Amino acid sequence: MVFYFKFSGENTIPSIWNQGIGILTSISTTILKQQQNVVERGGDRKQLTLMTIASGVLGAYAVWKIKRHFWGENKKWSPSEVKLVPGGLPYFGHYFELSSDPIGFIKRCKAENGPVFILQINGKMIYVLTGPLIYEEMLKKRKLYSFSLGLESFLPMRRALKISYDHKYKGEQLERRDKNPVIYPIQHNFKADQISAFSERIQLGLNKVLEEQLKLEKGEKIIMPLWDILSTSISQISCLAFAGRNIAYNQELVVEMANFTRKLQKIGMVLMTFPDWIANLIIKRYLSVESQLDLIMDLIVPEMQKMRSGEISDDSEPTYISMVLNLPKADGQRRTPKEAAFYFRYIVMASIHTTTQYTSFALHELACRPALVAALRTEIESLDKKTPETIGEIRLMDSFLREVLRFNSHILGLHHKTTQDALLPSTGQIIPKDSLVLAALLDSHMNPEIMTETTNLESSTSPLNQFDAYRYMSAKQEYDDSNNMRSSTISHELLTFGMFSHACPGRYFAVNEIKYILAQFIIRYNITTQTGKRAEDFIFGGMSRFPPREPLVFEGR
Ligand code: HEM
Repeated sequence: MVFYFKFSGENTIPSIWNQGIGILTSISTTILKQQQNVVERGGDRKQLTLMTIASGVLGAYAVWKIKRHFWGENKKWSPSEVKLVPGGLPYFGHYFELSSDPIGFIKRCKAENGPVFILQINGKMIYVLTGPLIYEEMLKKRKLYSFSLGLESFLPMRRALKISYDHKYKGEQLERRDKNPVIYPIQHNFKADQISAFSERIQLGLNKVLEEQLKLEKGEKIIMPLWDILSTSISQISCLAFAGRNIAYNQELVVEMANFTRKLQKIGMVLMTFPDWIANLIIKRYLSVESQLDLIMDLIVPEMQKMRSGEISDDSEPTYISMVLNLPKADGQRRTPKEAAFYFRYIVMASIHTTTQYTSFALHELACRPALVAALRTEIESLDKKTPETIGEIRLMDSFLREVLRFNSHILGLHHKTTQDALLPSTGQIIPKDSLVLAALLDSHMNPEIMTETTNLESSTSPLNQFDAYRYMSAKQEYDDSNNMRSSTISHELLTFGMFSHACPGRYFAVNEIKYILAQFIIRYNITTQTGKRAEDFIFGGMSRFPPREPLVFEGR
């Protein structure tokens, strides 16, 4: 038996690690075989003892070699550490540099520090991953990088809930083997070919809000911000699709659910800006979400009780609340209506704000492009029936929406937190446990070296740093073709919905809904900016990008 190993200075960490592990594995396998031999065939016990001792010595030597290589003489971690970008102000750190020129600043950081670096923003140390590290490490290795923990640091849902509601109800404690009551129902009931089940409710919800709140005569003009009307429309649609017609027309629910996520977002901003003790005081006093949660429970629990008792038939219409109520726990038990109803808050949070955000970006892109609006209008008006299904198939609409999702992505997004020390094999660096890790999304979406399939498209003629609604016109469109580039297709060339098994399961619903809303706005109104130019986005913390707050001009058609 010969153990051959060699440590060279050029070895990467994983290869050295793998060698080490390989040696230890061979040692233990050999000992086990010998032991089996002794037990089964009465082999030589002396030889086994000698071999165990020799192997122990060799094993210890291998471990010592590995340790020495990684930690060096001074017992310090010797693989290169991720660099903190130099400069920055006390406390604010790189906030101002990042906010004033996000694309240029990230490019400079990359050129000077490599594909991963640390930024300091408002007192937080943030590891920034760029290019392939985003999907090959962060999005693929979910055991090392937790989205829920990362998001909690920026949009502290759990903390906000705790402060607001723990004194009333804490919700169920999930077991490890439980199917996730937020993700599972969406993953299994909101697939591309299941979306038509919600089509009628998307139309009903939007048309109701626009008829009631934005009915304009031909030529009548009004100047107003987009957010409120959009978030109310999307909240109405979400309440219909997720909670069902019996309770979705409750106006208080629609308004409060539209506000719920906004409030949570404000809480996130307060927690990012102030020390914890001041933030806690502000949240408790001014931003508590207690009344919203009360409303959810007051309306949804009795509805679920009726479902459970059979008073409302299970198959009357598919809703998220019926799905979660019928999802058994790992031990086969059913959730109580109270336990199940409490999950509704998460679905509201996952769906309303994100969808409002991208619909708003899309309308701001349209408001300064009259020729594009005219082209889309011609397509929409030529349809016999204007439903989410038919509108969803307009190629220009899909190309436009994919471009909106690419071009308007966050500067730094997909907030994750490391659950243990995370090794980056390609750079030999390590990100320590409990670090905040963000993806340089916008940089990736504008990098020709990453966006090769996009730039190779015949229709992709403009540089990636320009908005081009026609960019994806020549892309394959079929749902069953994994190489397609539809607005709902996830890939490393469109990271807005994440990637791999944890990618957004609501994306088919979201793009269908957004396209239908855009089509209705295009048919009903002429929408322009007051200056004729694309209004400025609102950048928070130098990282998150929100649609412009500038009011738009709506003219009835
Ligand atoms: C334009 C709108 C939307 C955007 C940009 C968006 C984006 C995202 C992103 C980036 C993630 C995290 C992916 C990851 O962990 O890597 C996510 C997760 C999720 N989204 Fe969406 N989303 C949108 C709309 C929706 C809608 C409408 C629903 C519900 C129908 C939804 C339900 C969810 C759920 C349940 C998760 C958790 C998935 C998991 O952890 O496995 N989203 N979404």
